[in-house]
Amino acid sequence: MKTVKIKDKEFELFLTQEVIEKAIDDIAEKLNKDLAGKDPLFICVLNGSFMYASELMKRVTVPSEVSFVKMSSYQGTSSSGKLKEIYGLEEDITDRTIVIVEDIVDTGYTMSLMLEQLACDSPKEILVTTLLLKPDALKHKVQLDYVALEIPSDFIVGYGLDYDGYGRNLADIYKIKNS
Ligand SMILES: O=P(O)(O)OC[C@H]1O[C@H](OP(=O)(O)OP(=O)(O)O)[C@H](O)[C@@H]1O
Ligand SMILES: Nc1nc2[nH]cnc2c(=O)[nH]1
Repeated sequence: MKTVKIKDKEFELFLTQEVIEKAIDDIAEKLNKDLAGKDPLFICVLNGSFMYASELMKRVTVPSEVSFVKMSSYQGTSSSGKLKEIYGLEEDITDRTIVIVEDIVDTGYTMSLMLEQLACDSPKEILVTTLLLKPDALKHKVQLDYVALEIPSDFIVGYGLDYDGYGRNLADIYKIKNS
C-alpha cells in the first residue's frame, strides 16, 4: 500500500486520481445538462477546492463565470465556536444562478454559513457541488446538489486538502493511518 508521511503523520492511499477524476466527469456531465442557458457563476471556496475547481471547470462547457472566495474565521462574541465569513466576492450575485464549489463537506458547518450568507444577497438560485462528503460526520443540515464521492469520517489529505498546510499538491487522496 502506497503511503506518504506529512510532518508527524503517516497516510495511506485511499482514492486514486483516476477514481477522483472519473467522479468529476460525472458531476460535470450533470452540471452541463442542468445549467444550460442559466449563465451560472461558480464560486470556488479556497484553499481546499483549487484542484477540484480546476478539473471541474475544464469539463464545464456551458458559458459561465468563475470566482474564488475564502471562508475566513473572525473573532466573534459567540461562544458557539469559530465564526466564518465570506471574503473576496466581488461579483453582484443578485438574481444569478450560483454554484458553490467545495472540496469537502465534513460537519457541514462551513457550507451552512456560506449558504446563509449568500442567500442574503438575493441570488436566483444556489446550487452546491462538493468533491467529497463525509455523511456520518454531518452535524448541520445542508443542501448538497452534486456530491462526487461519499467517504468515511477518517481525516484525509491530497487533491487540495491539507494537513497543517502540507499535502494539498498530492494528486491522489490519502487517509490517515491508524496507529
Ligand atoms: O464541513 P466542515 O466541518 O465545516 O469542514 C469543511 C471545510 O473544511 C475545509 O476548509 P478549511 O477550513 O480546512 O480551510 P482550507 O480550505 O483552506 O483548507 C474545507 O475546505 C471546507 O471548507
Ligand atoms: N485536510 C482535511 N481537511 C478537512 N476539513 C474537513 N475535513 C477534512 C479532512 O478530512 N481533511
